Amino acid sequence: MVACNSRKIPDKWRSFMFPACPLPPEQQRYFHTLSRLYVIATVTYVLALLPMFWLLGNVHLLAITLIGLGSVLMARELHRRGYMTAGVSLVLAGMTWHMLESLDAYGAGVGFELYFSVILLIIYISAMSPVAKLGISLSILTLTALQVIELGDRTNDWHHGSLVPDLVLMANLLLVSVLFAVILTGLEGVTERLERSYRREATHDALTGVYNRRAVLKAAEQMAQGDRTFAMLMIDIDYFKRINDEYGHDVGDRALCHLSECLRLGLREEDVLGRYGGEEFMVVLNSMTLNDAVGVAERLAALVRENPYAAANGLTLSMSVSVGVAVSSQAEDLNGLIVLADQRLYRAKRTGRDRIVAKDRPVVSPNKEDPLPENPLPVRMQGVSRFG
Ligand SMILES: Nc1nc2c(ncn2[C@@H]2O[C@H](COP(=O)(O)OP(=O)(O)OP(=O)(O)O)[C@@H](O)[C@H]2O)c(=O)[nH]1
Repeated sequence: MVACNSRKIPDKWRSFMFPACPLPPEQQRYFHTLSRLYVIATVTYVLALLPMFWLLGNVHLLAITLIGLGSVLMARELHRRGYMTAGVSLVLAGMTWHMLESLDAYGAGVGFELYFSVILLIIYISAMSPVAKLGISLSILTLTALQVIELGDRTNDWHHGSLVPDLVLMANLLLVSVLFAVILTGLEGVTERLERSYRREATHDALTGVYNRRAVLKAAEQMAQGDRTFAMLMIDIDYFKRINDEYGHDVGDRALCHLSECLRLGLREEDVLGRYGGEEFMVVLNSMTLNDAVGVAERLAALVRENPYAAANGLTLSMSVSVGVAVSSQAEDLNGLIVLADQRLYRAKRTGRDRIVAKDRPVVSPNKEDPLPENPLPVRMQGVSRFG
């Protein structure tokens, strides 16, 4: 478990060390990028740096590289558990130390100073405050500059007349380029993924995955701009409250998902299905006559009826739907069409449920109360988009 509720650490340190859980989207971006970077850094250490320092015969640097590897692995673990700041601080400290020690051992000019650019990139994609980013970058820049200045002539002996420094320089250039490429492609991929998920969240219902009310209405509005007749189906589950009351909300939720899946299976690719309200769905069908729309409604109702929801522990829940059907030629505008389809749905409910209503006939309820009004066609309301 992520220890975001730890009580032993003072609040100001806790908020520094432990990010809120679960991770907010803006932190997920650098979490995903950095966690990929940790993997690449680990592979780099094992495949490139360890053999390089081994071959160059510096046991001290070999030890430092092993410690660097350990810090990357530990930082990754911290990061994975949600300790973002601690993870990134550890990896920055490890990389800086590694760079300074390598400079000390091999001098400037063989590429270890290039690690500074990777460190800088990590600092700037992290979720630290701008002031912290500036402060840490300036500190590491100062340390690097001091180290390079302090090296003086020591580097020259080692570099002189040997191919090895050139090889080390090339290896370092390669490593830094790979790390840069990984970070940048990672960032791009994450941004794209986040954008896709935000777009999906804005248009889809979180529970059932079908379009939400806004999106299905938008699709209907677009159809209303065209000159073809389109149909609207208002679908409502019968006696759904009983499922919730008898088996609980969770079972109700899963039954809703099952039902939306049945509806989806009965529709074509170009048909639009959305969750209009709690247990009410709207379907819009382009280029559709009333008769054909009734056929679709019958198919959907049969699919729901014939595919009961198989809940856990052998429980099977039969469901049925009532449907109101209307086509755009029967109303003056979109809101009128919605009202019409809704009134027909209401009529389907009042006349017994598990049925489809596509006509307007005065209906009297079984107890003779509340006769439904004759539909004044075409129906029109305020704030409407009129049919073309
Ligand atoms: N589990 C679950 N239930 C929901 C959700 N949205 C709405 N409901 C429930 O759907 C039920 C709708 O109840 P009613 O409006 O009385 O309709 P009904 O029981 O289906 O009866 P009729 O529509 O008249 O056949 C209520 O119990 C709501 O709590 C949801 O997202 N999940």
